[in-house]
Amino acid sequence: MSAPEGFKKVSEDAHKSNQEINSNPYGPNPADFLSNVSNFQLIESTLREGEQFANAFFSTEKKIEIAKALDEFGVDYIELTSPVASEQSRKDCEAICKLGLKAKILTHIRCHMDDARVAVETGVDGVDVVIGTSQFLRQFSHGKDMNYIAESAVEVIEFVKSKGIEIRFSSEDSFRSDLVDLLNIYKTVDKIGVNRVGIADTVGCANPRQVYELVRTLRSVVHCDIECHFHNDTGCAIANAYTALEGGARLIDVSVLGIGERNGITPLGGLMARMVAADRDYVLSKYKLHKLRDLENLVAEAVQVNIPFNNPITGFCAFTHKAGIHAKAILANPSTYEILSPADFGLTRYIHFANRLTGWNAIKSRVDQLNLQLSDEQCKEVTNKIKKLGDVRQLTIDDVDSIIKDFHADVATPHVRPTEPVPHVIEGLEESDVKRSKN
Ligand SMILES: CC(=O)SCCNC(=O)CCNC(=O)[C@H](O)C(C)(C)COP(=O)(O)OP(=O)(O)OC[C@H]1O[C@@H](n2cnc3c(N)ncnc32)[C@H](O)[C@@H]1OP(=O)(O)O
Ligand SMILES: O=C(O)CCC(=O)C(=O)O
Ligand SMILES: [Mg+2]
Repeated sequence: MSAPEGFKKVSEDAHKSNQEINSNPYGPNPADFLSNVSNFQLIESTLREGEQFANAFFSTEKKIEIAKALDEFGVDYIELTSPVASEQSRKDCEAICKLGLKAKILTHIRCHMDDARVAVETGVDGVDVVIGTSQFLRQFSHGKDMNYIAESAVEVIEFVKSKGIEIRFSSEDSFRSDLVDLLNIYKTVDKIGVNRVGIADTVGCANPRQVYELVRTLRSVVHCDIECHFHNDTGCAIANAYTALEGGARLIDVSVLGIGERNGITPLGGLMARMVAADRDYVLSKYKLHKLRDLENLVAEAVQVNIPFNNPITGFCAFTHKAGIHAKAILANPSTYEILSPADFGLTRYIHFANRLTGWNAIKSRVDQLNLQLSDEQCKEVTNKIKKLGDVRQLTIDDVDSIIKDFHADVATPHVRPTEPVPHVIEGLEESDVKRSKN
């Protein structure tokens, strides 16, 4: 998506690097002893959780295209819809397994042998098993007690392990589950040996502090890796994911644009933004961030949504600076008002100068870009003219450029005022500005 009218691209080489501020801007992390902030992995679930998004229907070809794009981005795992969901879901799973992608392919099943038998025949590298452990889900979803859950978990896990592929066991609705029940089931599955256990905030009720506490507690109970899955019902999905990593989780479930059940889960792009701010070198060494925008466009088009204006990184104004105070500082050093560098994502920074909040420093920079010569005092004068027109209506770049060019012409050659009165005069504006404002 290109920048809207009225925006000016600021050349990268006109500014100092802002890399230094991106390498741990807040100093040492107090939770570094547990943290996996610099050692995390992504379970990319656009083709599983994302298929549960209301608008999603992925043809086989589209799934393959998305899987390849995710692989090129560098995700560690790609999670696919359960092969028991439908005949085509199973075939699609098999087809994606045959692509020979670098990412490991997982499928996601209920904690049931019927599902497990089908899953292990698809060619996946691993199986993600889930079962609800909260009282709500035990009563109204599957109706099983914790003893039954433990027995079926052991059976399914041992079966999947016997096939030599990865196995993850997750509790659904973990944050509304009884802590003793949770720790007991995790201990049980960890003892028989799983690659990962998962915590899922299925209803999006958790806050970062609760996440940190649960992950930390679990970290002290199991030996295997911890994976986390956060729904975004209360807008905490990125913060919860980050806090989970700080608490010792290693893997985070994400989907492109966060698509999933209801309003979805931790978005890939938003998590990347958070992680680049925390450990830029690690993220850049693993993931091809400049592919993010194309990946989001691919999925947005597939599920027929627009990329939100305020999306981290790829929202159309994510790297656009408007107010004069910001623009001046950005022109001196982008790190003043940017924690992320657009260049890391193959994107461009803009200064929005065609508005009444602009300042003379931004306008001077535009004057320079137009290869015109004006003194600082003259730039201030022309900025006032721009602001006056900006008080009347929304401006375009052309408006501003015309004002600058007319002003420049006036100061370069003596100005001759017309003798006839103009029909409307806006105080402080030249006649030429008034004419333009009426067009
Ligand atoms: C929080 C999550 O996102 S979990 C993942 C959700 N993913 C999916 O649901 C995948 C798509 N789902 C489907 O295609 C279907 O729901 C199927 C094929 C899985 C099951 O379909 P159906 O047999 O028609 O059952 P239905 O969907 O109505 O109900 C779910 C069934 O699974 C059982 N169940 C639910 N969760 C679990 C679980 N984690 N482990 C074992 N059984 C479970 C329920 O008890 C219910 O069984 P029932 O036959 O006794 O009613
Ligand atoms: O398998 C998991 O860990 C998560 C399942 C899920 O989508 C959820 O609980 O919201
Ligand atoms: Mg979910």
